[in-house]
Amino acid sequence: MEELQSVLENEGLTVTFDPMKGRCLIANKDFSPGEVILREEPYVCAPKSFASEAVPVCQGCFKTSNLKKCSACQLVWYCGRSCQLSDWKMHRLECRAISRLDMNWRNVVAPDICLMVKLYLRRKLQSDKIIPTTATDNYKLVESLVAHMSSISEQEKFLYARKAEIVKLILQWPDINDKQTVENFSKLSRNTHTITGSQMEPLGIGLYLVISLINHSCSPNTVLVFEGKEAVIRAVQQIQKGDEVFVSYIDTGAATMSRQDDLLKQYFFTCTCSRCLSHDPVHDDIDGSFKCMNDKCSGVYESNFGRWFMMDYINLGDMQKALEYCRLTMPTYQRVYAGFHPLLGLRYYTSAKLEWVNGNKVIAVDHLDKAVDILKVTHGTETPFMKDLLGKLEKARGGAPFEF
Ligand SMILES: C[S@@+](CC[C@H](N)C(=O)[O-])C[C@H]1O[C@@H](n2cnc3c(N)ncnc32)[C@H](O)[C@@H]1O
Repeated sequence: MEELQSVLENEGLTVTFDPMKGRCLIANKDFSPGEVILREEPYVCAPKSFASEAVPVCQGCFKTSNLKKCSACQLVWYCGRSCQLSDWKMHRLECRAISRLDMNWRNVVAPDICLMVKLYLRRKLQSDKIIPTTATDNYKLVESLVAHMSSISEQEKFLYARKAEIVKLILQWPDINDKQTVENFSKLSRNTHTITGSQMEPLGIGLYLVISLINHSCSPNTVLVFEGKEAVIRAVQQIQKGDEVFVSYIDTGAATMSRQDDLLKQYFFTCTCSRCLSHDPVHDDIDGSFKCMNDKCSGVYESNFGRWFMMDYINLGDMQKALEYCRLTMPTYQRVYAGFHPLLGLRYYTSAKLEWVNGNKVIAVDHLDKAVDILKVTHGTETPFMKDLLGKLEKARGGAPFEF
């Protein structure tokens, strides 16, 4: 812990302890919106799913195009030799373990099981000194993660016990302690993050040992985005020296009761952030605010249950109808994702594209401008996605012909 403290202090951060929240990450200096607070590679990570219909992801860099399968296990993908080589020490063991499974079984290994297998493989590789350990990259930090064993239900323990059997079957290490694996599954559930692409599409899951120190707020002062599988925490509000660093574990657009419910069920705490305490009804309820404005209609414009009419119409190629739905949902996005929120920035970007293809060039440029203003803070300016976006804005402003 002392070693970790001294590494973090160099980054302008410190770890403290709060009786209610446990460990907390505190800023030791001021951070402005858009400034990177932390960058971290995962201790272990796994693509979203190995199922054959899932979009394949490079296990080295999380790219999704021009991939080739590992010819031995037929399950893991790489974009090229350099990613394959960088993952080789881990994949050599993983490949051998997975290849023992029948092909039908291999395709259904869930990401959290895959993560657990890798957790044990990495522990072994580090204890055998095949992979080096550092203050921020060692199994001792996994041991200190919260598991909430006394709070989880018998049903959840039973589920983890079944998963522990599968881990044992894959690794075939007789000395694996089932009780510890059950506890580790609970740790994964409280501490892993969904790895997303530049447009916030889920690509996989990862365990980030320093980022796991960050507590939750429904009105967070930072945002978590990913560059490949590297996690980046950026300030989205002015953070003063001494302030706690917060990130959101859940969709901040959800209603207070639904947010509190989700946090209690998965993370075992009642949130006391300013939004939860004020229970601000104006800010509340993304679902309710997507209801059709016609009192006699029970329809919604967009719902959390996969009915995104705007996306449906984009996929059907009906851009006029897609724009109609985009315009209907925009006020809700502006309200529930106010400030520097990636989802608002991305919605402005989609709106700009739809306005552009429908011939409304002035609104399109204005919305592209708004998208860039937000995404520059949440995503920085150096990723290929942001460079492309900035290039488009420059061309659109100059009236040059370009494709969205
Ligand atoms: C990812 S960990 C965060 C770091 C944690 N405090 C620790 O000591 O390792 C998530 C856990 O931290 C605690 N936590 C996070 N945010 C909190 C908050 N706003 N209020 C109370 N507890 C919180 C909960 O116990 C939660 O399950």
